[in-house]
Amino acid sequence: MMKIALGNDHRGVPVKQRVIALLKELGHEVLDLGTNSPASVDYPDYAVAVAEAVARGEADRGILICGTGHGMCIAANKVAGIRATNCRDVIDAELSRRHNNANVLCLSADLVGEEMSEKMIRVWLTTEFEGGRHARRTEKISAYERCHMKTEGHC
Ligand SMILES: O=C(CO)[C@H](O)[C@H](O)[C@H](O)COP(=O)(O)O
Repeated sequence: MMKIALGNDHRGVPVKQRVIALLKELGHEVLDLGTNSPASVDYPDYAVAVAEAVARGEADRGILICGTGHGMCIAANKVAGIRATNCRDVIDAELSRRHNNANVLCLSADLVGEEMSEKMIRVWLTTEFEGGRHARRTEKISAYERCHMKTEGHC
C-alpha cells in the first residue's frame, strides 16, 4: 500500500472527493494538500506542494486535478525528481508507468469523466515500471536535474 499526496484547484474539488474514497477503498493512505473549497485558487500552489511531498519522500506518489490537468502537470514537472504526466485514458496511464515511471498523475476535472479517472487511477497504481531502455532514458532526465535544477528550497 502507498501514501498518495493529492492536490487540486477549485475545479478539481468534487473529483478529488471521489478519488479519496477510491484510494481509501483500495487501502492507500491519503495526504490531502487541498484545496477543499470552491473558491478560485492558483494551481501551481497545489502542484508544487504535492510534487515536493513526493520528491522529499513524504508521499510515494501524487495525484493532481485541475480543469484540464495541463497546468498541474507543467508546474509539478518543475520540481526535481518529479515525472508528472497528464493522462486521458487507461492506456495512457499504463504507459506513463511502464515507460516513464511517472510518480505524479495529473487528471482533468472538466474533460475526463469520473469513471475514466477511477479506471486510470486503478491501473496507474498497479502498473510497474519496465526499466531497461526506459530506465536509461529516465536516468538522462535525472542527470539533467542533478546538473541544472535546484534540489531544495524556494526562491
Ligand atoms: O491549469 C489549468 C489549465 O491548464 C486548469 O484547467 C485550471 O483549472 C484553469 O485554468 C482554471 O481556470 P478558471 O477559469 O480560473 O477556473
